[in-house]
Amino acid sequence: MDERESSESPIQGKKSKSKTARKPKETVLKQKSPAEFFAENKNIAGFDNPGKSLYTTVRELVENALDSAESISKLPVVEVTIEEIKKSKFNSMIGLVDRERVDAALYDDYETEKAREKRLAKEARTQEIQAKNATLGKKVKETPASKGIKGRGEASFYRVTCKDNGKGMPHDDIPNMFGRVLSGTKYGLKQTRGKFGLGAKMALIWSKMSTGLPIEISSSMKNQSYITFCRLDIDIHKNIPHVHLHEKRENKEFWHGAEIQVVIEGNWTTYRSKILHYMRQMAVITPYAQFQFKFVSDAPDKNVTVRFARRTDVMPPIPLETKHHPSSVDLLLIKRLITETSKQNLLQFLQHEFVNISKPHAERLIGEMGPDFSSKMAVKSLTSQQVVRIHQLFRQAKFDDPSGHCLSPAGEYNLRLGIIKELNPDMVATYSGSAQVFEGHPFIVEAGVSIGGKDVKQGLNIFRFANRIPLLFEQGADVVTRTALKRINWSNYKINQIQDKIGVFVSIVSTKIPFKGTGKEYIGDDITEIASAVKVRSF
Ligand SMILES: Nc1ncnc2c1ncn2[C@@H]1O[C@H](COP(=O)(O)OP(=O)(O)OP(=O)(O)O)[C@@H](O)[C@H]1O
Repeated sequence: MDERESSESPIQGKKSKSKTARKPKETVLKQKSPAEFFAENKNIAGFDNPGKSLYTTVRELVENALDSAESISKLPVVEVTIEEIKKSKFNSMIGLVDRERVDAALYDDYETEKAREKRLAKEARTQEIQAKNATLGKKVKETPASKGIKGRGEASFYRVTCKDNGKGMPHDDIPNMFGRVLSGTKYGLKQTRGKFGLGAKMALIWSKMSTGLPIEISSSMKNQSYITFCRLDIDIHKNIPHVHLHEKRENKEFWHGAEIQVVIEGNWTTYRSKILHYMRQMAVITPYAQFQFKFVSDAPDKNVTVRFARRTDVMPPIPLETKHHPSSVDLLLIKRLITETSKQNLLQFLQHEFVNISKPHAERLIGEMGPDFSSKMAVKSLTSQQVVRIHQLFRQAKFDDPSGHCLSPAGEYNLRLGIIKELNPDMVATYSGSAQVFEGHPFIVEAGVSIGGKDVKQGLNIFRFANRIPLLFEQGADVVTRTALKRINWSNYKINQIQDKIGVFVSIVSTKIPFKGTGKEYIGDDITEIASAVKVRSF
C-alpha cells in the first residue's frame, strides 16, 4: 500500500489518526470569469512582468486613441505621459504610512558586512581600471555607477496617462467598456487595431493587481456640453465594473476625446527603449498623427520628452465594416447570422448577409443544396442538418475573392513619408500591393526598403506592422523576419546584408490578422498566401 492510499483510507478505531487523515475532497465544479482567467494568465495579453506591463499599457492606450480619432476622420493628436511615482509618494497616495526598516536581516536584499566590503572593493577596482583606460585613450565600457546588491528590489510605480482628440465614449457605456472583460465596439468584420475587447481592461486588472488603484476616464463626444468623469475598478470574480464615481462635468470648450489614467507597477529602466521604439515606429506608420511622449520623474535628468510631429494631412480612408465571405464562415457563424438576420427567406439571406453572392448565384446555390431547399423557405426555420449542408457547400463552391475596398492600408505615400521623416535614409523604395485573400479575408501588404539613415544599425533592421500597429516582440518567428532572413537573396540587389544599414518595413492590413496569441505580437509564417505576398511585395 503506498503512502497516499494509507492516508486516504479510513482507519476505524484509531482516534489519533482521524485528526490528521484528510477526507477525500469532493469534486466541486467551479467556474471562472473571463476577468479571473486573464488576471491569472496575464502573460497571454502581454502583461508578463512589470516592465512589459508598462509597455503593453502604453500600447493599448495609444492604439485605442488612434482608433478613436480615425473613426471620426480626425487627424490624431495623442499625448502620453508616464510619471514615475516614488514609493513614499505612492504610499501617501493610498494613505499608507512609510516605515523604516527595523529588522534589516529580514529583507531579501540584506547584505552582510563582509559581503558589502567585498562588493565595494570590486567596484573600486573596476573604476580604477576604467580611469586608467580613459587616460590611455582606450574605449571605456560604460558600467552602471553601482550595481548595488542583488535582490528583488523595490517596486516602481507609474501613472500612465493617454489623451486623445477622438470620438469619446457615451456616458452610460464607459463602465462596461472599461470594467467588463471582453466587451468592446470593435467586434464587427473590419480592419481595426483593437479586436478582443481586452486591452484597456488588462491595464486596469494589472493596476488592481499591482497597486490596487482604480482607472480614471474623462471623455466627451462631439458637441457634448459635458465631460464624463468615471473612476472605476473591476470586480474580477463577477467580471463587472465597480464604479466609484460616474459624473458629468462642465465642458465649456466643447472638447471631445478621451483621457485615460492608470497607476501601475512597472519598470521604466528595462523597458524605456522598447517604449520609445514603439512610439517611433508608430510615428513611421502614422505620419498624419501628432504624438507627444513624456516621461517625468523626480530626477529631472531622467526626464524624456519626445514629439513626433505630423508631416501630412493625408489620412488613409476609414476602414469599412464588411460582410462575411462565404468561404470564411464556420457553422457557428452561419447560425449566428441566421439568428441575427432581418431577412425572411433563404434567397435574401444568402444575397444580403454575404459578400460575392448575387441573386442568380444564390438561386444556383439553393438549387445545388438539394430538393429540401427553396428560395422562399424561411431562413429561421432551417434545421441543423440544413445549416450543415449550406456550410458544406460554402466550403466546396467557388466564389469570387473579397475585394480590399473595406481595407485601409497606410498608403505608399504615407509609408515612404514615415520612413523618411523618422530615419532619414540615403535611399528608400516602397511598394503597395493590391488586395489578396486568405481564408476568405482580404489583406494588403505594403513594403519599404531603406539604406542608411539615423539610428539604424548595420545589417537588417526589421520594422513590422499589422493593421498599422508596430510589432516589437517575438520577431524571430514572424513571417516578415523569416522572409527577410531566409527567402531573399540580398546580393541580387547589390545590398550587403551584413555591412549595409538596411531597413525593411512591412505593413499588413486585413479584416483578420492571423496573430499568434492574444498579445498581438507576431504573425505566423504558416499562412502561405501571406508569406508569399510579403516576399513578392518586398522585392
Ligand atoms: N480612447 C478611447 N476613445 C474612445 N473609445 C475608447 C477608447 N478607449 C477604449 N475605448 C472603447 O472601449 C472599448 C474597449 O477597449 P479595449 O482596449 O478594452 O478593447 P478593444 O480596443 O476593443 O480591443 P483590444 O483588446 O483588441 O485592444 C473599445 O472597443 C472602445 O469602444
